[in-house]
Amino acid sequence: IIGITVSKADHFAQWYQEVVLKAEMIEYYNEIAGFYILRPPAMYVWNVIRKWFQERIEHMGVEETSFPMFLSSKSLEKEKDHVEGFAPELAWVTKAGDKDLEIPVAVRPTSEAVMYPYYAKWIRSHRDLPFRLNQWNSVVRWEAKQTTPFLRAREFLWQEGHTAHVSEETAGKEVLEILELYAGVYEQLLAVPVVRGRKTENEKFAGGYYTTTVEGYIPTNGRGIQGATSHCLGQNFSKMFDITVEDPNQKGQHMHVWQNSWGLSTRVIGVMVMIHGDDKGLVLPPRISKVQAILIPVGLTAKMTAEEKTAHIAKCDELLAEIKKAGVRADIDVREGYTPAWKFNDWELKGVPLRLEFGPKDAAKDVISYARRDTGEKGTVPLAELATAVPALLETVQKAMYDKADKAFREHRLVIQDWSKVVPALDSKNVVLIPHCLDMKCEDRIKDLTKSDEQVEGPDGQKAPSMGMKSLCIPFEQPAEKITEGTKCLSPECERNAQTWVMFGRSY
Ligand SMILES: O=C1CCCN[C@@H]1CCCn1cnc2ccccc2c1=O
Repeated sequence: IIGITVSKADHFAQWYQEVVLKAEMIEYYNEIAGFYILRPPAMYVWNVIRKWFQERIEHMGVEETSFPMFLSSKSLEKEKDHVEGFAPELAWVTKAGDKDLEIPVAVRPTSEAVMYPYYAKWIRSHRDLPFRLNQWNSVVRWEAKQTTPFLRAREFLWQEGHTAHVSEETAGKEVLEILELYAGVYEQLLAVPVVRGRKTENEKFAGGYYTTTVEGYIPTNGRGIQGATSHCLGQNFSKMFDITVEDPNQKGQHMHVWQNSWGLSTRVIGVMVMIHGDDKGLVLPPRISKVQAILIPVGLTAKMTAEEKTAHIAKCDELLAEIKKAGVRADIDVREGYTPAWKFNDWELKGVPLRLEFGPKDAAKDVISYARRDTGEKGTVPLAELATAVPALLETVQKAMYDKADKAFREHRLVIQDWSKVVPALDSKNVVLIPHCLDMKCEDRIKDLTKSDEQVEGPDGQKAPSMGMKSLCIPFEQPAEKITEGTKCLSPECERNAQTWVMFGRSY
């Protein structure tokens, strides 16, 4: 069989690899570990996302730029304190041809150090603010951990926005505007619900002031996954790179600008595959699917004469044209030598949201038959209603996919006020909301206290003890149960008062 050979529930890691390969989204770059080729079905999704996001940040006044992909150790020096944690991931170029480079250069893992020396040069007056640039590029991080397509690669495509502002308030407003766009990419395009929140001190970008995030949930293993981050950098980088303007409130004084940086990567595609895929393969939300509806002529039996067949196919072409005219990205599969059943499997593997079948029986009743990829539900549409019914069906599929994922996330986001319930909740594929003191060491201990010897499959497909839970975010939308003066941090070893509800979970 050409299909997926393992079940999603039993062999999630292998299932995922088979799906992205057999749906022709990915090819492994066998020359070097950790690199992947993005094939047209994947690039189509990325380009829909890119158009949607680009149009909206342009509307906000963000301009596009393109900086060099290499950075010098000198400029890396400026942000050395927080880079040290990332240093092992830096890829270096040390030679050109057979000559050693005087000064090795690093491949950008992110572009703060590349861009900010020029921000210092270009930003002179508060009239230059807000200063906003975004670039679409790829970055390299030489991961030591197990890599996997889309979710953790040594090179990935993303966008990185870098902005400068006159105040904490205007910077903070933009951080949240961008975060809401990230949530929109997930919820409106990928049919994936996300929780919006702020990262704890442990999990935030160490070089920044605070990090906001959209967090996803993978029902198959109950893990949380970071979807995208929008950071306020405060004045940390403007002090490192000396980016100042004269202070509009204090003549003759200079002030360091307030900065943000925000990024969304092709990881979003992996999240979408993991949440929506099934044992037949990919299941694509219609809004990001290159082919939204595939028309397959059926019933072309040997009994039919050549003329009848030709006439039937011509009728199919007419129907296809009408569906396309209604704005649907539709195609027809008239490949010779393949049975309808074979074709059904092939398009299901590729995740096409809607299959349309048209045979002599349908023609006799002036209907077209359909099958939804998400639920398998079958039905018919009167030919007279084709132009309205097919687009409506696709919107129904998009909403149903979102609602199903949203229900799963809501049902597996448990508010817990009794520590003994935490590990059982994690072992039942939940993420948890617990009252927490926000102390960094307390958070570290919680990770140790929640490791369980329950053997589960890791990202590499091997069985491993369940990892402990990490904080995912401090949700902006807090549970109804109030944290009062007397509420203690839930950790059994902590005496502190709880500050807020924090979402914790085993995670990617
Ligand atoms: O997330 C984003 C969004 C886009 C712009 N950059 C920020 C922060 C990146 C944090 N980061 C992440 N990996 C790194 C790896 C090596 C060196 C430095 C870094 C590093 O600074």
